[in-house]
Parts: sequence; structure tokens; C-alpha cells
Amino acid sequence: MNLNLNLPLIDISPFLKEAEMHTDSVSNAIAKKASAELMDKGHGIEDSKFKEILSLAREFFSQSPDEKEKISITKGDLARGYQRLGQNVTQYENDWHEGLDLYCPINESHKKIFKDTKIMTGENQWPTVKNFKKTYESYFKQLDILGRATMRCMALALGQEENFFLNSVDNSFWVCRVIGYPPLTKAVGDNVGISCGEHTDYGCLTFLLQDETKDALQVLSKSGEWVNGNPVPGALVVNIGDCINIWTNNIYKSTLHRVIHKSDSYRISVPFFFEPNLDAKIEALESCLKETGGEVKNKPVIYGEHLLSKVSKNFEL
Ligand SMILES: O=C(O)CCC(=O)C(=O)O
Ligand SMILES: [Fe+2]
Repeated sequence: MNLNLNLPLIDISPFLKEAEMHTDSVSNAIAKKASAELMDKGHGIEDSKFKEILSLAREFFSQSPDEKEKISITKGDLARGYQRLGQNVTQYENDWHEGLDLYCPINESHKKIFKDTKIMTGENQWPTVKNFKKTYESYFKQLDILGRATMRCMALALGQEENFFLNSVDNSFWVCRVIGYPPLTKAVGDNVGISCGEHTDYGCLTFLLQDETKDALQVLSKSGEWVNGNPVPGALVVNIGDCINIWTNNIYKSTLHRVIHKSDSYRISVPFFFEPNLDAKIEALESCLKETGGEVKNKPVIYGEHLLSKVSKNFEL
């Protein structure tokens, strides 16, 4: 398997200038692609910010196991915090990575949806690494803006008016995973699957920042082959999540992807999941139903319930 995916490079910048008139060229580009993965340039995020995000992550993972365990998910709400190597589970197999999960701070409207569970309802647990919290929080603000801009663009690409998705994503319950991957070797143990088992992401759009490691992230292409989603400097890989799949009745399929990292480096990736509001009802859009023959292809979901059902299967405590 040595194929490389030629991801279309999309420049989202016209949609970031809300006050200005923009052309419809970006939404046309997205509409033509009508599928899984895009690369985003023109997102307005400085290269130096990406570098800082990655190097703070590296600094955190290089701390002692004891130091990292101080902010374990088991010390908090069972979702926010550090997961040791192998603690994350995809499809019943332990993933060969360690991670730090950070979620949108919980507010009153989120609490209503999560009223019967402890999971995700606590506070983020931050590393003591200098400038970590400040830098990540400002990065999250930028990505939240980017998420809304891309959803406006999506709406136009789908023939809707520009703000069509706004009331489903204006209180986005975003998630960020900071992930560290040691090389996957034969010796890693019985129940270990791969670096990150194959899956689709749960929500709207994933903005994935990766370090320079190649041939680790793989994406299932339309023709059914696993191809590399290698990093392009300064660009983010964008995955389509389950909710867009449901909204579009499979016109935009969610991206099936996995990670197999076998080279020597310690790989870092930082996916930011731009998600719907927790109370958003996600169901096939009329226009997409018409375009796909009228049959509803996926069960509608309330986003918070969908998220909870996925997250509760994710960890070995
Ligand atoms: O590390 C990567 O490149 C992808 C990680 C991923 O797919 C995820 O956390 O959902
Ligand atoms: Fe993913």
C-alpha cells in the first residue's frame, strides 16, 4: 500500500471575511468534490501557531508517566484528560497511542442534555506545561470560527442559503484530541490493534493538524483502497463526520480513516472536531432526500445522544 491521496486544496479565506461579499468558488469546489476529504489552506492560522501547538503537545507527552497520570480521565469526568498508551479503544481493540482530550467547556444548555451522565460534564484537565492552556484555548477559538465558516460554505454547496446550518452549530460542542503515537512494532502486546483503528468521526468536520510524519494516516478512497493522507505544510486535513453524512443522505460520505504508524518517529497529531450543538437534531435534508431518490439512508440522531453513545465505548478505565 503506497498510494497517496491527492486531496483537493480548498482556500476558505473568502468565508472568513463575513462582512465582505465573497465569490461562490469555494462552495463550488466543495460541491464538486462531494465526498470525504479536503485540505484547507487560507484558514488564517499562522504556521507558527501550528508549530507551537505541535511542540507543546510533544513537551507534554515527554513528561513522566506519573506526571501525565495526574490528569488522567479517571481523575475527572472519564472523558476529559489524559489516556495512557492503549487506553483508547476502537472497535474492541486497544489503540497504540496516548492522548489528551479537551472538550468545549460545559454550559447550562449542555448540562440539560447530559443530565443522566457524568461523562464529559466536568472541567478540562490541563497539563502544567508552560503556555499550553493559553495557546490551545486561542487555537480553539480560531478553529471554532473556521468550523462555522466551512459550514456556511457547505450550505451554499448544498444549494441552501448560507446560514442554513448556523442554528445547529452556533453552540458547537467541539472536541480536541492531542495524540502521541510511538511506533507500532510487533512487540506491543496481545490486545493491541493498530495505532488508531478504522472509524469515522462523529460530528461535522474534523480539522486535523499532523506533524511531518508521512504514511501514517490512511483514508479509504472512493474506489475502496487505503491511501495515505500525508501532511501538507500549513494545511489542515478536513474529514467529513457522521452528521454531514446524515444531513446529506450519504451525498457527502463520512471519511473512513485509520492510523498505522510504523516508522521510527514519535508522531503527534491534533484533530479538532467541529461538532453540532448537543441538542441539534440531525436528519436528512429535504433537498438531499430529493436528490437521492427519497429513501432515508440513516437514522436521525440528537447529536448529544450520538456523541455519548460513541464516547462511552471509547475507553478502558
Ligand atoms: O492521528 C490522526 O491522524 C487521526 C486521528 C483520528 O482519526 C481521531 O482521533 O479521530
Ligand atoms: Fe478520526
